[in-house]
Amino acid sequence: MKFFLDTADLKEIEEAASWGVLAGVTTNPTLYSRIGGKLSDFHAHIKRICEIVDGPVSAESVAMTRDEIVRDGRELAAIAPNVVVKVPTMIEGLAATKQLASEGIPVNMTLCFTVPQAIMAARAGARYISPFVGRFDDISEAGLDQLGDVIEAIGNYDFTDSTVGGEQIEIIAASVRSAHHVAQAALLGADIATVPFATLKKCVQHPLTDRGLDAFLKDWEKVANA
Ligand SMILES: O=P(O)(O)OC[C@H]1O[C@](O)(CO)[C@@H](O)[C@@H]1O
Repeated sequence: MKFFLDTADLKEIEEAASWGVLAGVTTNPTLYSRIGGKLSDFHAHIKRICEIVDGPVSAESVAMTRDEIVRDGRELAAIAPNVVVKVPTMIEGLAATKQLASEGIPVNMTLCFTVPQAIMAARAGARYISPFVGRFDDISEAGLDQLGDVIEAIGNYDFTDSTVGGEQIEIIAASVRSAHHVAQAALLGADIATVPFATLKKCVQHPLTDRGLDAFLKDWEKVANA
């Protein structure tokens, strides 16, 4: 499983990229607004992220009709070769995805919650599909079970004929809120987990690692003073 960072914060992206584990970034309108982003700077900001990250960078269209989404998608894709256009899973989004995919523009279908939505996204030509985990948990449904169902269903078919350039569709576990979500996403076989910075940090931490490190350092002091 690959790690994407789920943020629009350049400092977080630079820091995570320096760890050597970052394979891509996903942004969304909420994440951009959280860093105080302005509409007029949006394209420049995505360009900056694309320069930092050696991998796909998802930038979301907020348009609601197929024509507008396609227009947005073309503009976003022109920012950098590693831009992936994020499109909501809805009828207009499917139609736009079909068009963008036919032009060789990779699409990440977002706000995907169910198996039928995921299969339709794949049929329309999505290169990435983002089933949400945490938002199911928020409404007391098992987000990880839903993720598992999507992975299993997509795995039942060969969608390479419908994605950009005949590439393999990748499932991005999205709306990930904890290291437990990350672990389970990997066990379920998600291709990618897109993870907020704080959660990514938690993924490398464990109290037994800290305790073991303390003990090693104390014992090494004894060696140094012997
Ligand atoms: O439910 P949350 O934590 O807001 O996460 C929303 C998810 O939607 C996405 O836009 C899907 O890619 C991600 O940025 C994020 O993982």
